[in-house]
Amino acid sequence: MPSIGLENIVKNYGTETNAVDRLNLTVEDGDFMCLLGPSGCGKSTTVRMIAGLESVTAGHLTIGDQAVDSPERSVFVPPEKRDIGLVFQSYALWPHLNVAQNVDYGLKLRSRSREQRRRRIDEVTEKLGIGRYRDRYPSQLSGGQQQRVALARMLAVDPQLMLLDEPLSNLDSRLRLEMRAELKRIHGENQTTVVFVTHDQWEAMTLATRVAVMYEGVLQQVGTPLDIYDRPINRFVAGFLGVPPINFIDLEGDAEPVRAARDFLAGRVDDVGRIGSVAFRPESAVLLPAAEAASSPGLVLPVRFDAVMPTGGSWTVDVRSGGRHFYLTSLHRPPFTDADDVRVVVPPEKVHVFDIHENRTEVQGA
Ligand SMILES: Nc1ncnc2c1ncn2[C@@H]1O[C@H](COP(=O)(O)OP(=O)(O)OP(=O)(O)O)[C@@H](O)[C@H]1O
Repeated sequence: MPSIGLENIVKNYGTETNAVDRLNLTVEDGDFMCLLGPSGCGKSTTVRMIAGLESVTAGHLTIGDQAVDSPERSVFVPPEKRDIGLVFQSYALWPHLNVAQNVDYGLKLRSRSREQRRRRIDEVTEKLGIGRYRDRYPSQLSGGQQQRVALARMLAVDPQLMLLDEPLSNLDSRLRLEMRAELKRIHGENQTTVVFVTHDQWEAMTLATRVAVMYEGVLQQVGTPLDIYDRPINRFVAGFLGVPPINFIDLEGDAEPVRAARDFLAGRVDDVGRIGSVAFRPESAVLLPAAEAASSPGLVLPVRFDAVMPTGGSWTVDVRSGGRHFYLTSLHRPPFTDADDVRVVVPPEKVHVFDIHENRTEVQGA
């Protein structure tokens, strides 16, 4: 299966800022790479350049060992010559062909026999739960059904490289879950190289072998889902991943949480003045009675208990400190009330520290 090389890729649509700015990224053979980031960060542009639907403004793009787009070398391979399976959010089915004919389209182009084609259409339409709509036209299908036809059409030809731009966006949550499992299974079986665009961090975490987080056209971090979650390289990545989001304490002023953060940093960093914030994830913290927390080695934050919200199977706990809210998650309902003197305790290795430029900083004993 082919790998994809993006070397110093720039895309400019004629505006002041680049939609994609000096992107260096290698999608390895067999990777399930999720491009993740907020709306407008350049994910779709990146995947459209790989597909050849947009040309790069500068840089060098390769698929396998072939250069497919490189202005400097005057190379541009058109999309139909890149042997890529594509599914985009706007699924562009042929309106005059029914479901079976749409799925058959790519098979016909690849000159498979009538019998092979019939079998493959049956297989993929059944797998994607659209077998009973095979005679319907796209206009007679819901958005979610059309999206499944687009996926079936792509999967039918067993592409070596799949580019998927928010392919599950129109499905309800149950179908989305099933389709994710299906995509993951197909990837596992065929070791296809996949580039998958999503703004849904949960989707990226569950599907990807590696995640590339983008922000304002700039690649922030690439790594396995757990790398990115456990060791975010900067404040943006830390805040983008996680629900409820990570809790930040900015080292400004003298409120109670700021004092607690400074106490934690004392002896762990040489110059607290270069630290901008510390942070902890909602599931990394526990609530303890004040007396019990006193000897804890980590970040110890005096808080008032505010509210407990059931989330089905777990609890989200809202606590206050120095006029700020912090959120914790817990599998058990905490046995406290707002009259109790409690502390949030975060083990040292679970405390994230960011410098004044918002970059991750490693600290001693954390
Ligand atoms: N054809 C175009 N002409 C001009 N600007 C464009 C064009 N396509 C995208 N852009 C701009 O480029 C930037 C990146 O857009 P892109 O669609 O790649 O982002 P995205 O991360 O995929 O967003 P979304 O999740 O909303 O689809 C945005 O600022 C967008 O407005």
